[in-house]
Amino acid sequence: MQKLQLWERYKNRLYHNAELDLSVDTSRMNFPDSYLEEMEPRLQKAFEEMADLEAGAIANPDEQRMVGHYWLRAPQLAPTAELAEEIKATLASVKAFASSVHQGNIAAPDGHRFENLLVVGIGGSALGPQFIADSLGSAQDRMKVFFFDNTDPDGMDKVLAEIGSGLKRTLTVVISKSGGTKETRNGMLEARQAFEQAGLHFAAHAVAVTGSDSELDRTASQEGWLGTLPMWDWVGGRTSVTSAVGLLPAALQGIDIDRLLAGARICDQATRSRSTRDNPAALLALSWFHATAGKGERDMVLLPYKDRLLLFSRYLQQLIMESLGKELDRDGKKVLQGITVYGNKGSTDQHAYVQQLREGVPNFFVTFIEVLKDREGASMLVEPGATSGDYLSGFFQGTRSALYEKDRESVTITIREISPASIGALIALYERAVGLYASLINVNAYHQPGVEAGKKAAGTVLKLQGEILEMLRRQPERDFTCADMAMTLARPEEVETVFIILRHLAANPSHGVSVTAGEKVWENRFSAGK
Ligand SMILES: O=P(O)(O)OC[C@H]1O[C@](O)(CO)[C@@H](O)[C@@H]1O
Repeated sequence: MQKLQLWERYKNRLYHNAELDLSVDTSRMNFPDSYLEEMEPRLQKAFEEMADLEAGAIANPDEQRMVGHYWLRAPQLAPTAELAEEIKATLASVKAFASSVHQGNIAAPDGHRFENLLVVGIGGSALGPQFIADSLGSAQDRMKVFFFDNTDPDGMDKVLAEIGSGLKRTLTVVISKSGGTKETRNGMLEARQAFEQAGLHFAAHAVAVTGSDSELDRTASQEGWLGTLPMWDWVGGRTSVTSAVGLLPAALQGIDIDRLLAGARICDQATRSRSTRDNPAALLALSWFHATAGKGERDMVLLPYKDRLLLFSRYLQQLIMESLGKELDRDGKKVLQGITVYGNKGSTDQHAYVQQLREGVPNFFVTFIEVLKDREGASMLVEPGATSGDYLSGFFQGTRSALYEKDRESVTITIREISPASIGALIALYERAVGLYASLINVNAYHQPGVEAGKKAAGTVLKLQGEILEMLRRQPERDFTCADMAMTLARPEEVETVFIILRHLAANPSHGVSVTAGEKVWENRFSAGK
């Protein structure tokens, strides 16, 4: 298509929301103009389902749950007055807690204000808080934020080393909706040990965000932590960023959570429109459907031209892939659905994988995110008539057209600036797009049956490890190959798992397992004797 024709298509298709200062450009998606009309009946059904969901229908039938993340920024829409009150009360508690911490009314045991924040969580209980902390953080933050988002001991050591002696002025927020996630439990235990080793009483530094009567909830109340904020079963982990999960760390960091919620709320209003062309989430969902043939046939590459949006693709990976990546549709038919999401940031990626995007396998579509405001204040000229920010804009435009020339499609989202309101709006935009798209492809976006299998298998591995250690300790004079061990435990079929466990045990001093090299690595001999 010629440039002037594209310009006409741009004007014809551009969605712009003046209140949010947000645009969605689908002109570089090559669907015909008739496409929107063709999809209209399906989309109207998706709007209908979304309205039912917002009214409190059991939108997650497998878990018999309502799906209420939209109420978090508009409590008056919650289906009962009690829920509305709980949402408002929790928001008030978040603000009161953060303000007491900032004012020093809730202080470190040495009487000094808390200066650092250690957030312990994983998945939806970390990705949202991390995205907000990174996109909106600044040198003026009220607290410096750190994360334990894994059960990697070295990762935790690295964070603790950064905190250093600041641990005595560190507040720990442990976040887990279920309250039983092992990675988070381990992070909490490791944090507690670090505090104890520094002569500090963990409970005086800890607050929880979790479901009522969960394991974490009980621990927090038995040990007398500083407080607990609720998580509800009608908020999914990956859509929990506007609950206490995201709001408490953000408020503690000093981010204006009212503006974050307002941005999300205004975007929610816009994405409730049943006029497809006026609904930016519907336009995104339709673009995804077109690009992937409604079957995930192409990957979504997210290219924000802004360092502060670096973690957005990581956040969206969970939101989109955990929501849409489903084996069965809502009728129980095998569909193997999903959309693969990856990305980083422009123009950095220009010097990494954009080569393949332009010339290699055409199995993707791009979502560009353009941010108009370069920085606070004026910029120096890096050459006559151009700033660094002008270059960033130039590279965005250059990549968009270079890809389009080669029939690589893209959507562009433009926001004026990075602010709590625009981050709230982006989050709400994608939450709604995922919900609408899930309706279009008939999958339940709000459950995640697939993650249970890996968790169960990990439990089995840890149980087998226990048996191996017991056997090694019972016969300290003996050394075992993995085959010996599997036979001795009467689990010959588990020999590979036994080998992997033994190799890992011997690589670490905690369990006192040593190794003697065999001819082949799988013939190594392991022993608990010295
Ligand atoms: O908040 P929780 O219950 O610790 O769960 C963390 C994450 O684990 C998952 O259940 C996946 O295992 C995510 O959906 C969730 O965000």
